[in-house]
This record gives sequence, C-alpha cells and structure tokens, in this order.
Amino acid sequence: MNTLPPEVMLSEAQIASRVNELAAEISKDYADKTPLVLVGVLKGSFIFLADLARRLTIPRTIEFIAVSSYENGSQRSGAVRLLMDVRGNIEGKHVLIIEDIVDTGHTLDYLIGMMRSHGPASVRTCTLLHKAERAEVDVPIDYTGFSIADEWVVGYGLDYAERDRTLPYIGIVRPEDRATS
Ligand SMILES: O=P(O)(O)OC[C@H]1O[C@H](OP(=O)(O)OP(=O)(O)O)[C@H](O)[C@@H]1O
Ligand code: HPA
Ligand SMILES: [Mg+2]
Repeated sequence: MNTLPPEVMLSEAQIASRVNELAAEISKDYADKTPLVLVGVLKGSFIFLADLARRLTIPRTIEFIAVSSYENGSQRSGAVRLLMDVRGNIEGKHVLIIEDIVDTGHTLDYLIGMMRSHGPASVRTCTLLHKAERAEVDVPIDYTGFSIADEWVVGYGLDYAERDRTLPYIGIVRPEDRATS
C-alpha cells in the first residue's frame, strides 16, 4: 500500500534555525557551569542531540540513556522501561537531558529522578517539541524548541512504530496511516 508522506509541521529550515537559537542560549547559560554532560534519550533524540551538540560553543561531553514508553505506535505501554543507563560517571556534573518530545511527561519525569539518583551538580531539561495539551505530569522544561498541537509527529528522530525516524522534517502522521504498522 502506498501512503502519502507525512504533512510538514516543521520544515528542515525551521528546525535548523531553532536548534541554532537553543545552542546559543545553552552555550551562554552554561559558560561558567562545567563540566556539562548532555544526556541524550534514545532513540528519539539522536538527531536533535547530534545537531545541537555540534552547535554548542562550550566544552561538553555526551552520554546516552535508553528508555521506552511507546512500543505499539502511539499507545503508551503504561510504564517507562529503562533499557540502558548512562555509561559514564555523572556525579558532580551539570546534566542537561536532551529529549525529542515531551508528550504526557512521564518519560521525562522518570528520567529526572534517575539522573538525580546519580548525584549530579544540577539536572536541567531540553526538548525539541512539547505537546503541552497532553501533559499528565508537571515536569520542569528549561529549554523548548517548539510547542506543538496534539498530533502524532514523526521525523528528525521521532517515530511511529519505528517508521519515519529519518525524515528530515517534523511531519504529522495522518489518522488513516496510524492503523497500519
Ligand atoms: O512524554 P511521554 O508521553 O512520556 O512521551 C515522550 C517519550 O516518548 C518517546 O519515546 P519512545 O518510548 O517512543 O521511545 P523511542 O524514543 O525509542 O521512540 C519520546 O522519544 C519521548 O522519550
Ligand atoms: O507525537 C509523537 N511522536 C513520536 N513519538 C512520540 N512519543 C510521544 N509522543 C510522540
Ligand atoms: Mg518512539
């Protein structure tokens, strides 16, 4: 079956320009807060993290953590599953969690708790997308790329049942394309 490509919500150019702005803001804010560790949340944040990290003008290291909440398309599985913890020691360091999207907020809420348990100097959060309408828990977000409407979005790292992660833009999955996987 041929499906149309997802409708554009945010173009490559819009994303690139906002990532540059976020990188400038973070570089300024962390100029005298070292060491900074960017903790990318796999899988969804891999493209955002790669672009953002390369635009920062301050020293930084990279860690990854892998969690999974959505395993069947757009349905939350109920619990956040930790698949892989950070490898390096983040005790005493300034942690900036890098997410692709905050939807209900459960994943970020869990991650903030996880990071704090490692004894860092600080924990802050950065997300490319925020679906405020869907919030179920109140989580602190320090840097937001875009606030978006309640649509299922894919591309630039985000998936629908593992599809469309490598689309260069943020697109909207059509309701009729949500049933198939
Ligand atoms: O705010 P929430 O409702 O918790 O949803 C946000 C989380 O869900 C997605 O991850 P997913 O479980 O799909 O894993 P993935 O990044 O590997 O696709 C997304 O990448 C966020 O981490
Ligand atoms: O809209 C979304 N797209 C992809 N992954 C997600 N995880 C939570 N919400 C979304
Ligand atoms: Mg996903």
